[in-house]
Amino acid sequence: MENIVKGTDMKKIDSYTINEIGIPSLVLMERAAKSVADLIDKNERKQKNNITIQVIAGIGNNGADGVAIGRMLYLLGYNICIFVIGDKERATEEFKTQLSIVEKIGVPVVSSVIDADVVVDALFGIGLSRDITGTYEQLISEINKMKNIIYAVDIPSGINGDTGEVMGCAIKANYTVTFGCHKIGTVLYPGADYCGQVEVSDIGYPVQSYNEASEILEYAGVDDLKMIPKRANYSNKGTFGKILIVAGSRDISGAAVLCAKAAFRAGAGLVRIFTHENNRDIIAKLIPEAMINTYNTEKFNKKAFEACLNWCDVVAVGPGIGIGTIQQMIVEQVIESKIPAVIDADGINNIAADERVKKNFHKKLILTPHLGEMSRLINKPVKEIAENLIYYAKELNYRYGANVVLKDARTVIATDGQIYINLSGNNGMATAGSGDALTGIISALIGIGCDFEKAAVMGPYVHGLAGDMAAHKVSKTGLMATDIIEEIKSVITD
Ligand SMILES: NC(=O)C1=CN([C@@H]2O[C@H](COP(=O)(O)OP(=O)(O)OC[C@H]3O[C@@H](n4cnc5c(N)ncnc54)[C@H](OP(=O)(O)O)[C@@H]3O)[C@@H](O)[C@H]2O)[C@@H](O)CC1
Ligand SMILES: Nc1ncnc2c1ncn2[C@@H]1O[C@H](COP(=O)(O)OP(=O)(O)O)[C@@H](O)[C@H]1O
Ligand SMILES: [K+]
Repeated sequence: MENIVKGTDMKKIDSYTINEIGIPSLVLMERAAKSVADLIDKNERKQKNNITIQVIAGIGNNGADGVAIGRMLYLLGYNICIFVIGDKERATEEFKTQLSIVEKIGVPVVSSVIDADVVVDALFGIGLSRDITGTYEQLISEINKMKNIIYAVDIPSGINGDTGEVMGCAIKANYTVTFGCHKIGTVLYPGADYCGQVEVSDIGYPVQSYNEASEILEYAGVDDLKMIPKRANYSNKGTFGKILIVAGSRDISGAAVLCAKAAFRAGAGLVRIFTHENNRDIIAKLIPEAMINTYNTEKFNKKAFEACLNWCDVVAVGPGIGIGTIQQMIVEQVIESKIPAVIDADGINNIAADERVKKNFHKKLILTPHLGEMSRLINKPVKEIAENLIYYAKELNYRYGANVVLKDARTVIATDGQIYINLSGNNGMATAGSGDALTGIISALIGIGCDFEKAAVMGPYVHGLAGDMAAHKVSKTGLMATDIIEEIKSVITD
């Protein structure tokens, strides 16, 4: 797992590294600048002699980075100039040092913005402290209108490093090189959208420095796929989990099929679908690998359902089950059984307003609400939740003890007080049935022996990677839940 911190916490990490550890500020800055200059050089080298580059520098240390990047590119032979905006008298010591160096070297420092082919955005970094107005706002609007390639230094100017919100206006970058680790502002929307492609550059912050952060969030990367257990040779289908999927309702069968298929593709050994009796034939046709048990809305056989619960290792309950007293009873029974469970969609809706049931939530539950379901669950408006994903995921996890996978364009996971943000996936995944696939994946991961809390983190990661692979093949626009499911096998390999 890799770190994500608030921009303001990164400033504390910076200052601890400089003042307590003793790595000089200019040393960190040199490494920071070098990583940006290296990326620009890698991308632009071929047209080196035909392009102009302008660094737009503020007078803080983000601007100081920019001036250093300008110097490095100048020394590499690029046609570059630096535009400084702000009162140089009020500049940081590092800025003054960097400016004096470029003046001695003879790097052009100009007094206006030019229509350069490449712009280095070093106006504001994590020191942005208020909304952008006046001449800065005009400058950003002017730069955004140009058809150039923009490289943002640390974070696009105007994005709040603590939240990802736009502080009045912001630079729309093509690339962002962020230092040390991701900031919340570079991963959450809308900030993430302003970053373009993000590269995290290790500029040498020692691990101790991260203790200065008020909170460290994490995200999964390719290396973390190792957390998914490999299949043992000495095994049988029971070894890889018995998954009970409670899904579908009268004549609604798709959700159950998608969820079950995703579970199989993610490695589940045995899948039993518990659904409405009308769905039996169609589900048997669409997924013959699954066992099927059915219920009848007129007289629900609680004992038969109990037998299914006794059979399984993991339950996934909710996709397409609809709303009703029987469904509510089912969800309650799952919760009371204390069997590890994933509760999704109508599984959540059926009990969302019932405090008595929610009090029974426990640590072996993973709730996977999208914003609408979360809104019903915690009785807050969707907009309020969308703007405070981390806060509400954490709050729900803290209040009831259940693990939370709060699904959105960036899914936020809260398990045992730790927050994770999923960075895989794409907008093509905003398509019917995509969430059903996720539920299947998470339950299969639990079934095959992945650590329970980690399944809540790795599920969305695997789902997103499969979605990315599928989008590569069929495009984001054309992506269907089935395409995501088909790619799970390329993510979880032997
Ligand atoms: N050694 C180091 O420390 C390292 C630091 N690093 C780099 O430093 C960056 C952080 O530098 P920083 O702390 O100096 O803050 P920065 O982002 O330049 O902004 C502060 C300036 O902006 C101004 N300002 C703020 N908001 C404003 C607004 N709305 N409208 C107008 N002005 C506004 C503010 O003015 P003031 O509030 O004082 O009036 C001040 O002048 C970080 O992102 C990374 O790039 C790396 O090189 C690694 C090593
Ligand atoms: N813009 C997006 N970028 C990345 N992932 C997305 C985006 N929109 C939706 N998703 C993902 O797709 C899934 C949609 O789930 P859900 O809303 O429950 O769909 P459904 O109910 O149709 O199955 C979630 O995992 C969500 O994180
Ligand atoms: K910047």
